[in-house]
Amino acid sequence: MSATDPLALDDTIAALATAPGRGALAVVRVSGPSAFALVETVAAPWPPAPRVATLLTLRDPRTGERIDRALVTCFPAPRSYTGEDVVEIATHGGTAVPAALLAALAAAGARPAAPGEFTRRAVLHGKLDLAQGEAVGALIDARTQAMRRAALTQLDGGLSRRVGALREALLHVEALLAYDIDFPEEDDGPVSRTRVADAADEARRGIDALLATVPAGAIARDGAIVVIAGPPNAGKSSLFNALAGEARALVTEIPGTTRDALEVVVEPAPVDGRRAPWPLRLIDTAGLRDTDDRVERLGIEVSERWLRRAHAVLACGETIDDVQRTIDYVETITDAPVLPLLTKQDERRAPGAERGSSLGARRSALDLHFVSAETGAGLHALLGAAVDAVDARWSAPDLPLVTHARHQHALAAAREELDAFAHAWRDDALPAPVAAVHLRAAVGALESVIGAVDVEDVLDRVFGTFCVGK
Ligand SMILES: Nc1nc2c(c(=O)[nH]1)N(C=O)[C@@H](CNc1ccc(C(=O)N[C@@H](CCC(=O)O)C(=O)O)cc1)CN2
Ligand SMILES: Nc1nc2c(ncn2[C@@H]2O[C@H](COP(=O)(O)OP(=O)(O)OP(=O)(O)O)[C@@H](O)[C@H]2O)c(=O)[nH]1
Ligand SMILES: [Mg+2]
Repeated sequence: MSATDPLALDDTIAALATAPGRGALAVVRVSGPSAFALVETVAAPWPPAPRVATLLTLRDPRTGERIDRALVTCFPAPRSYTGEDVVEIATHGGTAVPAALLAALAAAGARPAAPGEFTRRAVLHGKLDLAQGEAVGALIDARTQAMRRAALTQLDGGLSRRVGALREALLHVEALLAYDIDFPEEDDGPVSRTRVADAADEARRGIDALLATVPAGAIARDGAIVVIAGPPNAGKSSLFNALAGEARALVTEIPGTTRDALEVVVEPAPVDGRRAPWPLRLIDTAGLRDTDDRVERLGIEVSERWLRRAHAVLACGETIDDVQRTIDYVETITDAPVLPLLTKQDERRAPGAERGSSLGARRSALDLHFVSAETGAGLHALLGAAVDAVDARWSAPDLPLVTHARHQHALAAAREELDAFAHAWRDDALPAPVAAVHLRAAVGALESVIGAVDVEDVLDRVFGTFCVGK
C-alpha cells in the first residue's frame, strides 16, 4: 500500500466508536502499528496490563492539561478486533471530552478513521471475510429482530460457509474439467461427461436455494410489504387508518379518492405471546377499476407496482363478487399470498346478504375475513393472519438469508454463468475450454461475496486430486 493511499494500513487511525452526543460514556478506538506509542503520550500511568480495563488519567500532551479520567484497554495484535494493536478509551460521554481526546490523539499523529475503516482492517487482516465485514454494518443498521438474527448469522460466517462450500464444489468441477481437457480421449475414464454436468447442477441448485431466501431477507430487513387492494370505495383507506391507529389516509364516500400509495409501518400485537420478528409495511393504494381519469389511472399503475413487490395482499370488497374479482385480478400480477376480506362488516351498514348463510360454500372456499374499520372488528385477527401468510410463504428456516443486494447480484451472476456452462457442456455446444471459462466466472462471482481470491486453491486441487504426473 502506498503512502499516499488515503486508507493506508501503516497509518494509526482513531475515531469515536459510540454515537456522538449526550450519553454516559464515549468510546474512542485507536488501531494501527503506533496505537500504543500514541496513546502513551496521552494516558498515564503507562502501560496498563493487556486486555484489562484500567483507570488512567488522560492529558493533552501539548499543554499537559487534564482531559478526563478514563478506562483504557489495550489489545495487542493480533488478538484484537482489527488484528492490529488496538486501544479502547472509554471516557465520560457528551461532546467535549471525546473531542478533546481525539484532538490530542490527532496532534500525536493519529489519522481520523474513514467510515468502516476498523472493520475494513479486520477484513484485510483476515479477522473477518468480506460478507462478515458487511454483516457488522448490517447488525448496526438492523431495525428488526429478524434482521438482527440474519446479520448475526452472517457475522458468524453462516452465509460465508454456504458460499464457500458452493465455491469448493465448483473448484472440484473445475478440476474434473481440467482433467477432461488434458485427456479428452478418455471419454469413459474417471471423468464422465454426466459426472461433471451433475456436479455443476448440484452447485446450481445450491445457489438457487440461497437466491430463494432473498424475499425473506428483504422482509427481515425492511418488514413485509402488505398491499391493500380492491375496487374504489371498498373501504381500503379506512382499513389502512384503522390498522395504523391514526387517520393517515383521506377517506370520502367518493370512489377514486386515493391516488398515490401511502405507507405505514405496523408492529402487529403478539399472538400467543409470540411477536412477529418483522413489522408489516401496509400500503394503501388507489381502487382498481377501468377509468378514463388520467390521474386515477396513474394511481392504479402505482397500485400495480406495489402489488408486484407485495409479500401479501389484502383483497378487499364489500361483496363476495368484488372480493373474488379483486383476487382474480391480483393473481395476474403477483403470486404472493392473498387474504380475502369483506369490509364494512358493522351495524351501521344496511343489513346486506354478505353475512348471511347464503354465502355458502364460496365463503368457506375463500376463507374470508370479516372486518370493520368503524368498530375495529376482525382487525387483530387479520394482522395475525397476514403475519402467518407471509411467514408460511417466504420463511427460509434452514438457510442464512441473503440480505445484501451485492450478494444477490453476485449469486445471480454465478447462476447465469453456471447456466451458460451447463449449456456449453451438456449440449457439446462449445469446446470444453470455453465451457471452463463460464465455470471460472461462476467461481469468481462466488468469491466476490466472501472476498476469497486464492488461485492456489484451484491449482492445489487440479494437481492434488489427479496427480497427473506432469
Ligand atoms: N468494547 C468493545 N465492545 C465490542 C466490540 C469492540 O470492538 N469493543 N465489538 C466490535 O465490533 C463487538 C464485539 N466483537 C469483537 C470481536 C472480536 C474482538 C477481538 O478482540 N478479537 C480478538 C480476540 C478474541 C479472543 O480473545 O477470544 C481476535 O479475534 O483475535 C473484539 C470484539 C461488540 N462489542
Ligand atoms: N359503516 C362503515 N363504513 C365504512 C367502513 N369503511 C369505510 N367506510 C365508508 O366507505 C366509504 C369509502 O371508504 P374509503 O376508505 O375511502 O374507501 P377506499 O377503498 O379507500 O376508496 P378509494 O380510495 O376511492 O379507492 C367512506 O364513506 C367510508 O366512511 C366501515 O368499516 N364501516
Ligand atoms: Mg382510499
